[in-house]
Amino acid sequence: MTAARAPMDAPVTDPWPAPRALGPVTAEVSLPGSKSLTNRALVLAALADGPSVVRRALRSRDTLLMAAALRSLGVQVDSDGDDWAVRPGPLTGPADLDCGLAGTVLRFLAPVAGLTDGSVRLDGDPHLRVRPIGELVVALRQLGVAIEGDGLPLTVHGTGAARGGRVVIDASASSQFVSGLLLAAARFDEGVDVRHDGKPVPSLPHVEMTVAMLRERGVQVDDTDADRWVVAPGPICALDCDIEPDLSNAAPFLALAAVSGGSITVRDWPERTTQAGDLLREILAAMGCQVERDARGLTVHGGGTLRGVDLDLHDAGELAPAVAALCALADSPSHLRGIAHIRGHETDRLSALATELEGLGADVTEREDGLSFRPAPLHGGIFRTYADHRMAHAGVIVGAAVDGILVEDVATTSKTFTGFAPFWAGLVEATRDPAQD
Ligand SMILES: O=C(O)C1=C[C@@H](OP(=O)(O)O)[C@@H](O)[C@H](O)C1
Ligand SMILES: C=C(OP(=O)(O)O)C(=O)O
Repeated sequence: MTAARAPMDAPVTDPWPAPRALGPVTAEVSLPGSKSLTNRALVLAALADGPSVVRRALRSRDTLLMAAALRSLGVQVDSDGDDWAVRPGPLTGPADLDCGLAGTVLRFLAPVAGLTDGSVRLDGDPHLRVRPIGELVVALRQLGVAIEGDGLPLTVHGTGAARGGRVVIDASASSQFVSGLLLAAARFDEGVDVRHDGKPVPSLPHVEMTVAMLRERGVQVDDTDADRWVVAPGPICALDCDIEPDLSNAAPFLALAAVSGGSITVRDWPERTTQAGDLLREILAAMGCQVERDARGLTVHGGGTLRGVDLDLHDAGELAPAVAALCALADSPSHLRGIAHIRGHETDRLSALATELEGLGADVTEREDGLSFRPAPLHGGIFRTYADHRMAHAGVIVGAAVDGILVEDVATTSKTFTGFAPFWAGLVEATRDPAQD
């Protein structure tokens, strides 16, 4: 894994003056669809027994890359507007797939590539090449898929079918290894019986999301035993579906209510969901916010001061950057633990968060599997983002509370949210008194 630390004098790309909230921000927002649900729905639609529509799909870099990759494999994806029509066809190679920096695109499509009739090359951004993939490659080989390379770029040599069967994998680096195997499993000749052996699988709600979406499409999945998932071979039924708003991307918006003492409502917050972002309700309540859900959605009222928290985020590591920003602003100590695996996310997030928050004055200690904070006054400065959308979210949260924060490359948020910066600025700047400008 490459270190996240950049030399302090390295040039900063496009520093963005993060808008400061000059009063309580009160707003109701509709957020784009979930990346995790959209990319699963697209893969399952591509492998299904007929055409289907993915409604309210997320249109952002990760999902556009998924759609483009599926098209390269012979699937028709018509992604005009929010409702994406998917018409499966025979999966064909050769193809060259750009996975960007998207874990879901790489780890969901490597197994799919094993079902094609040709050579499929997978590669992506420079940092994708250092994100974990080796265990999935070994597992796919055990399932009868021929793969050249142990890391990116990889070439999968498809023969039109894959055997499947039993496999043991260490999925402690990423739950996406399991999700990727399960999504394609029903189309393997023998299905797939996958057992995890290693430290606990992180982000388990995401595996539950995969299992739930497979069952909705008529696939038989047995997950009775811990760390084992058995998918029977058979068709994946085509299903039109609606994508929920992205609850992980709700984190910066709800955090804005917390840091400004305002009230933010995220519309259409689902009553029941497999999205890990739903944990934000508990986290923000523990930090002192008032949280309520009603017919409009989820509303967070900031209480003025923020309490520190002691949290195991193993199930929801993608929330760590936004939560870490709040911990840096809290008036008592915090410990975030159980998140060693986020060193393998878009960047080494533990190192990047420790470095960047410390650079703004935070009293933060980087631990092997987390971060600890003690209250300290923050000041303005540069917040580097390392091409990581959620680092940018952390930077703008601090920027809403502290004068003079410059967030590097805020455009990196387009991974999962197109137009994030103007949307954010519109909300935060609504608190400004124009007479004072
Ligand atoms: O399957 C998914 O959609 C995801 C699983 C998680 O990955 P890890 O298990 O690698 O943390 C999560 O962090 C990521 O944002 C999305
Ligand atoms: C870890 C994340 O992304 P990916 O799907 O690329 O793994 C994330 O969005 O926080």
